[in-house]
Amino acid sequence: MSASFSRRDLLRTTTGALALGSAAGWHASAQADEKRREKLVEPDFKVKHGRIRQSVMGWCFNPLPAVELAKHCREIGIVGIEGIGADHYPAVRKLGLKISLVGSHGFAKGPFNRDNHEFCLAKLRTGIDLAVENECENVITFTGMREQGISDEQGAKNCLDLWKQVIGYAEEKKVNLCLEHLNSRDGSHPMKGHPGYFGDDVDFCVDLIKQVDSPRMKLLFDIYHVQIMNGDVIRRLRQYKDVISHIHTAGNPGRCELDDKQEINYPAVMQAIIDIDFRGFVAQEFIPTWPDKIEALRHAAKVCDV
Ligand SMILES: O=C(O)C(=O)CO
Repeated sequence: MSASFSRRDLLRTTTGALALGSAAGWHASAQADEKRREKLVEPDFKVKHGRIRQSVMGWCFNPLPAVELAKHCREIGIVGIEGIGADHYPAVRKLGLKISLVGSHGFAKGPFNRDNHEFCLAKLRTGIDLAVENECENVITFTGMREQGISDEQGAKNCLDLWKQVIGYAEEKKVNLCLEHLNSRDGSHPMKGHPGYFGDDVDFCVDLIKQVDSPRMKLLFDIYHVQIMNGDVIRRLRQYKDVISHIHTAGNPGRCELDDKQEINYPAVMQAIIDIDFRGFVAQEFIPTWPDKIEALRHAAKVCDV
């Protein structure tokens, strides 16, 4: 047997063994994950306490049609839905769900740049009208991204100018504008984080909200984003209770299920939300990784039903 032949032979054998080994490793970890999930889920769970008014963010469950998602929500006891096309509002409302939040201009093209003001204003006004029509109290707004050539000071002023232009209309219609704080740290996935987002410090967002000086200018407290950027979630919930009008969830890291692989103690956070007498919606906004996305939603509903 030549030396080169035996080397090739050895290489083939080793590669084969490694491939087999890693396939076996993957299989073992998939099995372990399945066992973990089996322990976590309660297949027939339905919301019992309802002290947290739970909602769900539709985009996380794409491509599941909104009405299908709404039917699962109704069955689980989740009472609100958001992040779905407005054309689905009548059908999901007919199923008994509330629209918990109406969209507007999105996080990328925001008031940080004055060139976006006309666009944002139109989207916010349309959002407010849609909210009134659908008995929803909240319309989302964002700061938008930092941009070269616009200082933070100027960007903050631009945001305030835009919100001050529209807040009178929100007051008249009795709708809240909720500013969402987002994390700018996770750049691994377009929806796990938003590098470059201006409003990435929740304390600063609250400062902006206070400068608008209206009872209708509020904060969307996204527990996942706050955990990443500022932390100290329960203390901040208490500190900002008067300006919070909507809440989002997700496990960190990874914007995943609210399971035992992530770091936020959701039952304690939910208890804190009850303790501050928060009456709005807490929407599940995690990106499911479990094979059965509805099982993941049911599990999250259980974790939050304290
Ligand atoms: O990333 C989020 O939480 C958003 O809502 C962006 O739309």
